[in-house]
Amino acid sequence: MLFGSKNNKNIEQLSIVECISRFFELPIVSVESWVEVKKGTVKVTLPFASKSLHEELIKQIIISAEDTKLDISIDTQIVSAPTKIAKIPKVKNVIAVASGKGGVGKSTTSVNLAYALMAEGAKVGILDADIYGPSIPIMLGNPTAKPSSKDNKKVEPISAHGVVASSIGYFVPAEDATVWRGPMASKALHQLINETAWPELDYLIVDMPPGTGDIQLTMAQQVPLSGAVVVTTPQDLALADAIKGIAMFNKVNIPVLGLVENMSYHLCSQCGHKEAIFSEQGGDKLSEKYNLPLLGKLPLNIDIRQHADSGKPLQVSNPEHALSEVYRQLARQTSKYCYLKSVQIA
Ligand SMILES: Nc1ncnc2c1ncn2[C@@H]1O[C@H](COP(=O)(O)OP(=O)(O)OP(=O)(O)O)[C@@H](O)[C@H]1O
Repeated sequence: MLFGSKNNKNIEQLSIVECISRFFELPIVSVESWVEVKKGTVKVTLPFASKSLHEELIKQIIISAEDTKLDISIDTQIVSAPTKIAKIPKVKNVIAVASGKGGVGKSTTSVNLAYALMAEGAKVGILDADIYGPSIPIMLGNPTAKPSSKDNKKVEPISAHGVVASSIGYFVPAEDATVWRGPMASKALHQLINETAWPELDYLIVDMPPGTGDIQLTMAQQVPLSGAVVVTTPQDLALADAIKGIAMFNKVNIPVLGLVENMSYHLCSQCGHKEAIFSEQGGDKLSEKYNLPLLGKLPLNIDIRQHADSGKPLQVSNPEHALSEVYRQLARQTSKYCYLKSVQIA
């Protein structure tokens, strides 16, 4: 393939842009600025996390450019989405993981999403905003960890398997926080956000308290959110609460990036029989009705529960597990829609 003339270069550039546009199912205009072609080298800078797809993307670019000698590099520069309130220093994006109803798997989704984003090349932290029922320390396997401070002003977040986290659970016994009234919970959240020495992060995943009442609304307004992911199970009761969750974020103008249907079905580990314990298609219907992407569907699976409860989430303990790939897909989708919302083309 010749790069001598301007025309050839343009044709080459166009075919690469078209290839990336097809690959990520995005319009050509949004992809153009990511590609730089120069004398046989192609530099692609992606604005969202998708590390596990880079190898395949390189293959596709070579095929579409019909040039096996191209020197292709793919880099990731996560874009920081605009927010209504002042950003947390060094933190590009804050994503809330919320649910209208308790017990649908919001915390499990939060931690696996965090590790899956890390596996896709992002720097990630977790903020446990579930002041009344913090479960993140248990899920990260460090419930007895005690935070320390280097400068006596800010507290260092706790590290666990490559992500950093902060939770009220590291500061006070769980039973103490459960009796706090709204203002106290708000103050605690304010301190967790602003008095933690967060390192450079692409994403801070916030495990929100379940529900859609005043407390949750205040909290949603307290955090500089780039977007929210709403977790639901497929049955009508949970869906009705998920709708309230969507309405809550709409009310405070925080973009809902999409939905996660958790416990979609149960796959029997003995006989492989698939059973829709919590009904079927609820997430799909909700996604269609509210024009929101269904970012991922996770089955009710014993490995997810055992690993979350034992402090080493599936994504960390067994990245080769088929469901770890489902979480990585969820992470790629979440990152992509966070970017799309930030440039207002979704
Ligand atoms: N897909 C799944 N398969 C199997 N077990 C799951 C799944 N998702 C969550 N669980 C289990 O369900 C229980 C509740 O999950 P989790 O704590 O994540 O829910 P939650 O919505 O955050 O709850 P809360 O409302 O108390 O904050 C946990 O024991 C967890 O391990």
